Order: sequence, then structure tokens, then C-alpha cells
Amino acid sequence: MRILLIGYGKMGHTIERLALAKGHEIVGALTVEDADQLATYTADQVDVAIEFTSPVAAVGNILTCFEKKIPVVVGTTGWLEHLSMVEEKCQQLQGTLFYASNFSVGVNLFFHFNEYVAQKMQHYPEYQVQVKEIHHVHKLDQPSGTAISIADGILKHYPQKQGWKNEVSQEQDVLSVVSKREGEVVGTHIVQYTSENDTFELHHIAHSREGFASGALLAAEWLPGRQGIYGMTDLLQL
Ligand SMILES: NC(=O)C1=CN([C@@H]2O[C@H](COP(=O)(O)OP(=O)(O)OC[C@H]3O[C@@H](n4cnc5c(N)ncnc54)[C@H](OP(=O)(O)O)[C@@H]3O)[C@@H](O)[C@H]2O)C=CC1
Ligand SMILES: O=C(O)C1=N[C@H](C(=O)O)C[C@H](O)C1
Repeated sequence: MRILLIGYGKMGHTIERLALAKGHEIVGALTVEDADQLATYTADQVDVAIEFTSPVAAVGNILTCFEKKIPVVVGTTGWLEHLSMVEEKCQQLQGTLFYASNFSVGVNLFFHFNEYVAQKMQHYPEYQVQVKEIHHVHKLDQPSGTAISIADGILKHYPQKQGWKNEVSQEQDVLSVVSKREGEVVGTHIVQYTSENDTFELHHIAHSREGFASGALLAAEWLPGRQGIYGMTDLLQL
């Protein structure tokens, strides 16, 4: 497959290494300096683009891919306030987008178990639920996209919670999502239930970026030929 990497940082480099090992071709790898090159690529040259850039760059890149009819896999987080506009544009331009806040298979299983546990725990108000995430100090967005997905999964099953806040909140109708930035931590997510008597946790620790990269590649191999917006529940058996 001919892959265009939009963003050639930590994730871009990891995806390139895994893609070459699987026999794919990298037709380009764009950074801030050559961002304007994206508009020069056509669907004849690229089977799929993989976008891991920054919260401010992602939406523009997605729209350019729609205009160019290049299917795009997006891992960049921190842009979801624009999702409804992107959905409209996707329909209008007959675009193709695959988005996941986290491409690792383990985290997507975690999302599933998180909802199962929340469904049970909402009946036990003596347990206080909290989401925690720890990432490297270079991360631009807070809370992580994965933590937002986890919080949304809990809120679906907790009618007594009205929303989440990125702080330790004492408000009973608020789900606390707490962020920490530490060294080079790849990505750790915790859902904690605490009562006076005990604590239990769901804990996911990414040991490297390879899990994210291999999931993004799976999505890239699956996406060409499709139209519309997809996510990991379309790809994995959960
Ligand atoms: N969904 C998932 O599974 C995962 C998501 N992420 C998310 O992916 C994003 C990127 O992460 P990461 O690779 O660690 O970040 P890095 O900062 O290491 O890399 C970002 C890259 O994007 C480039 N870039 C920025 N703006 C543009 C633009 N307009 N056009 C082309 N390239 C651009 C940067 O260029 P330059 O080198 O010139 O600065 C850099 O090469 C983040 O939002 C992160 O949260 C990360 C891991 C997993
Ligand atoms: O910025 C990162 O590094 C990561 N970002 C994603 C997120 O915001 O959830 C996924 C992963 O945790 C790594």
C-alpha cells in the first residue's frame, strides 16, 4: 500500500518502521516545514494517509484529504470540538475518515471492560469513580483523548453524573478526570473506584508506541474503498 504520513514525529517514525516491515511504501512524510505539500498529493499517488500531528493541525489536514479523496486515518487527539463540522464535510465531500483516540487493541478492550464495570458500579454509590491519565511532558492536549473516551464510556452508564471536569472535583454530579505529565511516560490510564472499605482499579499501561502504530496500520489497510467515518469498533471484534 502507498502510505502518506502526515506528521513525522514520534508516531510518524514508529508507523514508518512497522509499515516498511510489512512491505508497504511510504510515499511522503510531512512535518510543519513542508505542511503545504499535502495539497500537492492526489488519490492516484496515495492509497491512504495516516495523520498524527497536533490538535491545531488535524482538522485542516482532514479536510484537505476529503477534498483530495484520499482516505485518512487520524490518531491526533484534542480536536473533537470540531467533530460535527468534520462529519458534515465528510458527507458533503464524500470523504473517508478513520478516527481513534487510541489505536491500541489493549486500550480498545479496556474501553469495553470500562463500560461493563461502570454499568455495574453505578448501582453502588458508596464507590467514588475517578479517571486518571499520565503522559510524557511533551503532550500538548489535556486530558488525553483516551481519557475523554473512557469518561464518555462511564457517563453513558452513570445517570447521576452530568459531565466530566479535568480536575479533582468534589461535586457529586461531576466525574473527575485527573491528568499528570511526567518524563517520557508513553501513556497510562486508570479508572479507580474507591469506597471507605476498599479500592479497585482498571489500569492500562502502554509500554511503547508500537501498539498504537500497529493499530493505525491495521486501520489503514482496512480503510481504502470505503466512504464515511469509522472507528475501532468497526475494525475489532469487541
Ligand atoms: N490515537 C492514538 O493511538 C495516539 C494518538 N497520539 C496523538 O497523535 C498526535 C501526535 O503525536 P506524536 O507523534 O507523539 O507527536 P510529535 O510531536 O512527536 O509529532 C508531531 C508531528 O506532526 C508534525 N506536524 C505538526 N503540524 C503539522 C502539519 N500541519 N502538517 C504536517 N505535519 C505537522 C510535526 O512536525 P515537526 O517535526 O516539524 O514539529 C511532527 O513531525 C498527538 O495528538 C497525540 O496525542 C499519539 C499516540 C497514539
Ligand atoms: O500524546 C500521546 O502520546 C498519546 N495520545 C493519545 C491520547 O491523547 O489519548 C493516545 C496515547 O495515550 C498517547
